[in-house]
Amino acid sequence: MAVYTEVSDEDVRSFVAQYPLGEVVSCKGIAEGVENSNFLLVTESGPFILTLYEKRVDPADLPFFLGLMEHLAANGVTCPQPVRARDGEALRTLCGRPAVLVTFLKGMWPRRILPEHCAGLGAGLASLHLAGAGFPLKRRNALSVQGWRPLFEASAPRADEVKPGLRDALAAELDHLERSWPADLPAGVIHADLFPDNVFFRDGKLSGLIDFYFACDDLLAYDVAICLNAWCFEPDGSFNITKARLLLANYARTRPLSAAELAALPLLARGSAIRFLLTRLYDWLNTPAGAMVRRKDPLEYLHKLRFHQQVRTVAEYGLDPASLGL
Ligand SMILES: Nc1ncnc2c1ncn2[C@@H]1O[C@H](COP(=O)(O)OP(=O)(O)O)[C@@H](O)[C@H]1O
Ligand SMILES: N[C@@H](CCOP(=O)(O)O)C(=O)O
Repeated sequence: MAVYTEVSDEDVRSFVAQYPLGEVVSCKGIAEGVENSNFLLVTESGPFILTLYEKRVDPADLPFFLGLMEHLAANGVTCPQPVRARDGEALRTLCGRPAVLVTFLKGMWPRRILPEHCAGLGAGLASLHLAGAGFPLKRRNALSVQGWRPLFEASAPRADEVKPGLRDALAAELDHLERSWPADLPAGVIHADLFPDNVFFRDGKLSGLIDFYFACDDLLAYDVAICLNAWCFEPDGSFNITKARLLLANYARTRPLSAAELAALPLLARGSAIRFLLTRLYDWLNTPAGAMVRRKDPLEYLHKLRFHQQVRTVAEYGLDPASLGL
């Protein structure tokens, strides 16, 4: 359960009193997520999500995240909307943390990923990228290639406690990525954490996206690579080429991928693997003992990294560039 900050009933009541939402009916910590403290808050006006922003969220970035959710909704993406209190402000403080109420999105994230989820995801991701165009605020990706070495150095002395040899393997991969990371691919607003638990479906169709708290400006194809990693590997570690093909082909139908983006995908997938490996490794070694959170396995992403290190062309992701007219 991701609840780092405990909130008393009295704190919740006085927080909700700032909104025109009636009395609090219930408030429960949500047993999912790892980054922020989330509560399902029911008031006389209905259900909402109360989020208290924790360690990785810089309060200075909150106007970007909240503004982006409004911009995307205005451009056809179903996502939570910040709720404004009586003074017109959405961003507030609760128990010493920045806190926001957002609307509750109906739907369920897929516990077992089917090929049709990957098809819906591909189209949804491309629509998100198109809808992000024109958003006036900017946010650099603090967890892109320049951010990986400091993160590595923070865990390096203890990395081999998790797996012998991990420190050297990460150092070598970082050297490679820093030398080869592409700079001139199409860029725009990316979600940057579009894992299955952030994508809701109803009756098999994508119904909405949540958790925009890593969103930033970066290479659009990097977001595709993040999804390849998060959606197209089976629980036994094997890569599912059918899911990858559906993801890529349905993405490209809404936003065509250039030959340069396709050629860069194996490298971008390696970068995406090391990014999640490094944050998971840091959390593995540093999560406070009492925190109600289930840490995620860093080695899952070492396995994914090893897979992409062997990939030479996008054909190994199930896509024939000729099928896209390239
Ligand atoms: N707007 C929302 N509507 C419905 N459920 C939500 C909403 N926001 C979060 N949740 C629920 O809370 C869980 C954790 O939220 P998430 O934003 O992923 O947390 P974290 O910021 O810790 O990554 C989600 O998996 C989902 O079940
Ligand atoms: N998706 C990241 C961690 C953040 O996940 P969330 O569930 O809190 O959105 C990972 O898997 O490492």
